[in-house]
Amino acid sequence: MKKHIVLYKTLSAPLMARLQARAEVTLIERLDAQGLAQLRDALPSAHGLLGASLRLDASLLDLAPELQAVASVSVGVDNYDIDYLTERRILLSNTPDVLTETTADTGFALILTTARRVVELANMVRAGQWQQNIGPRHFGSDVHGKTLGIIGMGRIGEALAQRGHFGFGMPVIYHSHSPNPAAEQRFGAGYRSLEALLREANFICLTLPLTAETHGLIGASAFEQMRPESIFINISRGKVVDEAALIEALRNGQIRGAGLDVFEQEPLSADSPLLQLDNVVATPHMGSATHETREAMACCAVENLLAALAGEWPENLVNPGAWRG
Ligand SMILES: NC(=O)C1=CN([C@@H]2O[C@H](COP(=O)(O)OP(=O)(O)OC[C@H]3O[C@@H](n4cnc5c(N)ncnc54)[C@H](OP(=O)(O)O)[C@@H]3O)[C@@H](O)[C@H]2O)C=CC1
Ligand SMILES: O=CC(=O)O
Repeated sequence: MKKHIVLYKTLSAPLMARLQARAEVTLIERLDAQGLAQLRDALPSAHGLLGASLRLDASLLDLAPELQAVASVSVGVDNYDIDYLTERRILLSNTPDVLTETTADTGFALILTTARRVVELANMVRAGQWQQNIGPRHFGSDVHGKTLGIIGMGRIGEALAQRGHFGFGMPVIYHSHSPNPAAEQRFGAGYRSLEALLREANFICLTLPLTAETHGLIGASAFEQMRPESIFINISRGKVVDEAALIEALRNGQIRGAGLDVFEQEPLSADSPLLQLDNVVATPHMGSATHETREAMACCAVENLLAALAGEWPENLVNPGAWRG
């Protein structure tokens, strides 16, 4: 009997065909109220799930007694109750590596855009307010040669360090769970305590996962330690930061600006105070959002899911404790 896969993400035709050759597939196109109701209806017979941006906790998982595998189309797995999945022996997989370079590109785009005030000045031109040569009031800050501080020296952190070191001649400092000798050798990166990094870096970039340990890691006391000319970049998860403290730090000049791809609540509300601030560049959680990378992520997730449902160890297994082998 064919397995039943429930998708809550639309796939390209070739990937859809690959799944349909192996399984019965239910597609839920949108996770609106109607889509969630369809999902609830489909879960009782689901063996596999594939998608992203849905909080999958016990309340939904309990509707799926046959579930064997969940393939997330993301590297971050903060949306999943991993302990419960493991207890139920449901294999969770993710999509690391294929999105690393693109996400680092987004991080660097935010560094450049925020430091050089690109959005603010482009909006000024568009509004017909460029009537004479700009002066110091509109100047930004240099990026090249400034100190790049990376919090979370994993895959994306390293790709950001590569851009800063080789492309922009930036001294790189980092904080992570433990020193990363490869990054130290390749980029001359220097390990720092979190506090030392906050005090020293010109650009402070978050590239760590959201976990119980990192939830609210960057709050009022962290912003107090940053230099007034520093620029804060978040491409990890919004909840790693106390957003109210960030807004306060931006308003009172404790830091110069922020480039943010992720927020406490997503989508970001149009009336967020962040959007009132000229020194904020806000993007819609687009770190990995290119045609090529999103297709590579979907392909990776499909292969993970098919392997798991075939009783094989998926390449990107997140919870090895769930393996029955
Ligand atoms: N904006 C976007 O669209 C995207 C956002 N992301 C986010 O980026 C995150 C990182 O991805 P990726 O680089 O692939 O992940 P990695 O696991 O390769 O890197 C994360 C790094 O952070 C370190 N780390 C974790 N917790 C702490 C902590 N409490 N203190 C210090 N260091 C810590 C890890 O150390 P150790 O391994 O020792 O635990 C690791 O070196 C994802 O989890 C996701 O949330 C990813 C892709 C796109
Ligand atoms: O935020 C995106 C991810 O892949 O994680």
